[in-house]
Amino acid sequence: MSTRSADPTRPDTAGAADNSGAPGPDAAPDNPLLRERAHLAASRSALRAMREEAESLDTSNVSANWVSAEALRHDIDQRIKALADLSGTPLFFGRLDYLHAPGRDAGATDEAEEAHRFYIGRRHVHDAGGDPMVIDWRAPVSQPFYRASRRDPMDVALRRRFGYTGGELTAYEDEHLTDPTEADTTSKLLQQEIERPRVGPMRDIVATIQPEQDEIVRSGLSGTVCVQGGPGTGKTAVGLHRVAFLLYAYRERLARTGTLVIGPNRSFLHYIEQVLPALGELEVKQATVDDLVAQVARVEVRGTDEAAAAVVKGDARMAEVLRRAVHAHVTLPTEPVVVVRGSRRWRVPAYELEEIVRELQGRGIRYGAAREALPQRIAHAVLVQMERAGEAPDDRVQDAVARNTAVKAAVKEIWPPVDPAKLVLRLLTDADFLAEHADGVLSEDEQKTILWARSVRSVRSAKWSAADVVLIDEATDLVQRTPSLGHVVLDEAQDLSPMQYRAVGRRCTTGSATVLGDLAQGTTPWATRSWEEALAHLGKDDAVIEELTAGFRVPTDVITYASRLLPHIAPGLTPVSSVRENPGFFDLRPVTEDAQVVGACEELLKREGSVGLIAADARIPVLAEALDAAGIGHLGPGEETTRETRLTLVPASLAKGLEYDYVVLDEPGAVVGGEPDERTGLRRLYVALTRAVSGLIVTHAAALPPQLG
Ligand SMILES: Nc1ncnc2c1ncn2[C@@H]1O[C@H](COP(=O)(O)OP(=O)(O)OP(=O)(O)O)[C@@H](O)[C@H]1O
Repeated sequence: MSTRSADPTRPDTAGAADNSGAPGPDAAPDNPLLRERAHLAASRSALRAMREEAESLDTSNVSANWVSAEALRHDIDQRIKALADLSGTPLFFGRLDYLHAPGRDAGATDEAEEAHRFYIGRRHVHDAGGDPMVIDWRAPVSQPFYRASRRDPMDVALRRRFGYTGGELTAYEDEHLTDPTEADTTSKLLQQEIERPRVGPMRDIVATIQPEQDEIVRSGLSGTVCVQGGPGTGKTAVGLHRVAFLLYAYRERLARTGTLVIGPNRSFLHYIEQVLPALGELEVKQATVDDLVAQVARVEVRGTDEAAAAVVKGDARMAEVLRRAVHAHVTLPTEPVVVVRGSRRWRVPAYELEEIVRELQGRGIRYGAAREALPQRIAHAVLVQMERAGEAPDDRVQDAVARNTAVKAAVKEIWPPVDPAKLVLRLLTDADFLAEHADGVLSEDEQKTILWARSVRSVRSAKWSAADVVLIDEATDLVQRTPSLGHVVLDEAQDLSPMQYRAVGRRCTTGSATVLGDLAQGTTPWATRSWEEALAHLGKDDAVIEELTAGFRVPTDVITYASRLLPHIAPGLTPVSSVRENPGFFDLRPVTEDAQVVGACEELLKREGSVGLIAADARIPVLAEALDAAGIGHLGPGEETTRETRLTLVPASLAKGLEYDYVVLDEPGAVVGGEPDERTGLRRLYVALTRAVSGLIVTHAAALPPQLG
């Protein structure tokens, strides 16, 4: 491999690595860097032309009606946005020169170099004649950029990576994959990209997706993939790029069915929200599980549960309790239904009604769907009698009978409407009602644990907890099917309860999912014990489970230190091995006062990049005060850093998924002690220890947890 950079006007610094490619009109023929810059400039103009064309589209005469004109306008607006030339985001980052022009017959003799050469970038750009200038990274032709190797060159003669400085193309690096004399080295540009300081929100990794990550990114829409990976192995990045890939490969289907990214909290969603737009995807919804279920239940979360209650409420057995409670509303008929029409009376006897009800129960359809079907079934029984009596009733008569007051009254009696929120309220407040449906499912103690201490008058005045709302969501789905999306990405999945997995699962029953998580980072009392179990709750038993172990975030010394906790928090998991060359730094620092913690932050703020001060939640107010006293501005997690304010004060409970260039971790013992049990505490500490990209200072006034050795 050879890297060329620096001054492109001096042919000796760039050029030797490249001997292919026709010179552009303005480029020196022997200077590859200039030629590549010329291609970049030409691609930019082509992109501008594409955008201008989209902007000039006149939709006024095209569409038949107002609604479709609006839809068309929206599509065009989105396209214009997607065609924006984002400053600071290079239009292409790589190039592939194939040995044979892809897509041609083996015997074809098209020797035009353009047919062999492809620039790989974030979006497709073509020239006025429709010929590609830049190929979308998701296109099949781009795949070897991520996967080709000397062992399997995938018909690629040259892979070139480009380096940029401040938006300028300043370097390139070549690999001649079929040249046996060329030594195999690691890419400097790749390494630089991985080591680049972090500022602002998460960014895409499209130029440097690794082969094992690419396999996950490009796996098809039909299957669910579950990724177990330690801190910083790129799970979130992979999940987001997978959505982008699926939207490219299955655009129409997913435009109809929709995609959704689920994250643990708002600050995390805020942190990742720029990635998909940067990849040209503007329409992906993002939410937390709490948001999703609250939308359906239409109640507000105003209460919290004791851990013990939340564990029982999140247990999958609650689904059975709810199923019983919903279906117990059906009462087998004991009275006939008598329909009077004109001078005649039609009588459907109780035993026949019972047959209808049992048949509907046996069909396994939703409670609400069966309820809607019942009047028509009763009407049908009446129609059969009419026909036997020599009448010739049609569909209109059947509809009229179904709407008859006697039929309606019978339906209300037999199959009454169920309000899911009211049902859950009753289960949580009426001990007898709960006992009736939880008998043999939950123990008496478990029932006591979830019953509310105080009686509540209405759904509105109830102080619903997050776990309660998931129960309402389950009950709602028993009554009426939840619409399914085409694909759901579920990040930080290890923290979900079985009932939450079910809630997510019903949002992708007819679609697929990407499940991302780390068993070692599970910090809820109901955290996932095994992915097989979680996938069963999700309804995706046939998912493929992949493991990522190469770490892109945390420097070696830090991850080695943090991994000391693994045997105590998730025995059997493979420790992450850092791919960062920059060793970073790691400092364990005994302190006696908070001012020294502030001092550590000040020290790190002298360096480039973001700084996070992570502390036990209970320590946040004191530390905020200490920072204020020292005149150091600070932000909350998820808030965007600026040049002036680069320090974020992070409660340990919100650190998951986030990263900072430098981290000061305050008082590990307090982080552990802030959790209800030791294992959860150590897991919280593991999360906090693994947020740093370039350096970590651990400050402690008290003894360090013995598990750290
Ligand atoms: N192939 C890659 N090239 C460059 N950077 C990468 C690559 N993969 C991941 N990264 C970077 O590594 C960091 C960690 O990635 P990410 O947050 O996706 O990891 P994670 O596995 O979700 O971590 P956690 O378990 O802590 O949430 C991010 O800054 C991401 O951009």
